[in-house]
Amino acid sequence: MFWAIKAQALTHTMKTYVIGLDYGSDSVRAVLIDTQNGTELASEVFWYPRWKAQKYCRPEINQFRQHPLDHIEGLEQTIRAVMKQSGVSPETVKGICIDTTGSSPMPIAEDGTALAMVPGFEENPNAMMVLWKDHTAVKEANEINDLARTWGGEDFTKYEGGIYSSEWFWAKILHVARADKEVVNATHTWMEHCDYVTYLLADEKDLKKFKRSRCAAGHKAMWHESWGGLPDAEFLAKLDPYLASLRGNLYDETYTSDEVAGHLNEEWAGKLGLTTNTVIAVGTFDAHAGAVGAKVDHHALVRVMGTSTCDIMVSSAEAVGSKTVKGICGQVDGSVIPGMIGLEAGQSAFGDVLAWFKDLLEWPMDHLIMESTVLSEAQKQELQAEVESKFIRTLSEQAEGIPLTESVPIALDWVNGRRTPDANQELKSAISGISLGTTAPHIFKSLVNAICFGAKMIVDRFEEEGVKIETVIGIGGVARKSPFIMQTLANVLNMPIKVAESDQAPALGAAIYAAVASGIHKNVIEASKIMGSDFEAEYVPEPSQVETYAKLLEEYKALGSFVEERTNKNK
Ligand SMILES: Nc1ncnc2c1ncn2[C@@H]1O[C@H](COP(=O)(O)OP(=O)(O)O)[C@@H](O)[C@H]1O
Ligand SMILES: O=C(CO)[C@@H](O)[C@@H](O)COP(=O)(O)O
Repeated sequence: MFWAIKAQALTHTMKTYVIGLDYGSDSVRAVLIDTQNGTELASEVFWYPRWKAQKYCRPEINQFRQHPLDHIEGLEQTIRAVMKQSGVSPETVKGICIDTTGSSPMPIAEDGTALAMVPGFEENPNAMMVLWKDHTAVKEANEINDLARTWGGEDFTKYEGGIYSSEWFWAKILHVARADKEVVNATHTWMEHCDYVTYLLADEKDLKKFKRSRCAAGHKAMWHESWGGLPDAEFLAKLDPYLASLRGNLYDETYTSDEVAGHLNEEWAGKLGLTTNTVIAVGTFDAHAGAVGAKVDHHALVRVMGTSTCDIMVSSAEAVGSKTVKGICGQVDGSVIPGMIGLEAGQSAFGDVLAWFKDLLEWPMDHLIMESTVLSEAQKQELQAEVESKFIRTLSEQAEGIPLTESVPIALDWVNGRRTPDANQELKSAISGISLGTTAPHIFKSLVNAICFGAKMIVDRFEEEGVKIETVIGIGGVARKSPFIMQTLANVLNMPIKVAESDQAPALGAAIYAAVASGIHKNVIEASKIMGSDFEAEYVPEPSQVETYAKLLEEYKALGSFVEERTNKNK
């Protein structure tokens, strides 16, 4: 009796942990979090080796594919590492939740194996995960849009901002289906990346019963309760009979990430050194998990600022009502917080705009200096490391020093098309106002202005559509690394911006979902208050700059209209 009571008391005080796994564009990170206060005990990052070598990618045609082996190796290495670093015992790890980029769908064989792991398909890019930023399906997205508006039935794009994007599920599948019959013949179903990794870990192996992500389905696959789930087979058949037949092998129901997808299966429990009692939560997208990690609340816009941006808001179902917000990436019941509508917008390139410019400027380094015979290999490596470490920092410092009164070119942020407002992935960037006096820091400043103006267009669209924004929260690499960009953004938006302290807000958000799915916290809002990230900085608008930026914004809009008109004319 005494022992029983003691054991019960011990379980009550026993510390419990959860793991959040965040699959970004280039790497995956795991965090191991204390469920009682959100403290991060350990974290580990794994860079995808095949992706780093750009295998299976063809940037010249916007083809970006990832091999699932990159993800599988990362899964094992990061989780094993956080277990080792933290030293916690396996039975105290109560839950795991996976977030990934999206829409990043991949073909799956009948036995649940990713097709790229099936003999004969290991080197075929069409059998791999089609990364969110792959824009090979522009033509197919246009077809979907045309059909949705003209077929006489429901407009299935209506909860996805009214425009279907080439970054999304059906357009990508349609593209691959037309490009590679061998792949579709060997494919049983398609899964979003967040569902695939969850499926890999969970003990539910029946593909039909497996719980798919509401977030992925609602934002990218036109799933909506009002029309009974995925778009009608009749609609899909008009695009391609393959899509209509595939529909039967996809899913009817979808689930929010506070729900249990299963328990950790024996195979992966063995690989990770965990027990089969660990709960696996339903998967989700990185940005939505990031919003939870940053304590998203009513009227707060959480901007995940990295390679691209995702702009996330939540609103009560009553406030949104039957209204559909035009030109965004969707409004989905429960995509962020169960029971509330999650709204998503974003820019297809944010940090990537600056990364493009950096790559451009590095051409002489890569092709002349690195191939020169004057320097030794060791000197070249040293030089390259020094340049790399100073590059963006020095450009930022010099660009920041250029007064706004000095003529700075006007640029567009559309190097990877425009995600929102009003998706158009065919748009390209342009820079105007270049003179002999224009230096690299001038162009860098114009690009920073451009990414901030792109953000302003999104904020304005939300407000025009009646979605009130009271606070802006920044998370992600750029938010934490670039005070210059954050100050420019505060000036352009004319709004204060808080930056979340956590380096890993999406992974932390995933851990929060895991804590709810495993029954440790009652709901996501409560868990987010207890475990979510605090803020480390706040940028406030500088009144002396706000008006000048407002004038420059008009020039950005004029250049944008000109480029868009020409793009549409040349279609
Ligand atoms: N100091 C910096 N200033 C501006 N941009 C930066 C800086 N450091 C990194 N970046 C940009 O941040 C992006 C990576 O963001 P990050 O959040 O780390 O990754 P991901 O988007 O893959 O999750 C890259 O596009 C890179 O160009
Ligand atoms: O579009 C979404 C989610 O809907 C993101 O996964 C996508 O922008 C990729 O995000 P990152 O730029 O890699 O942080």
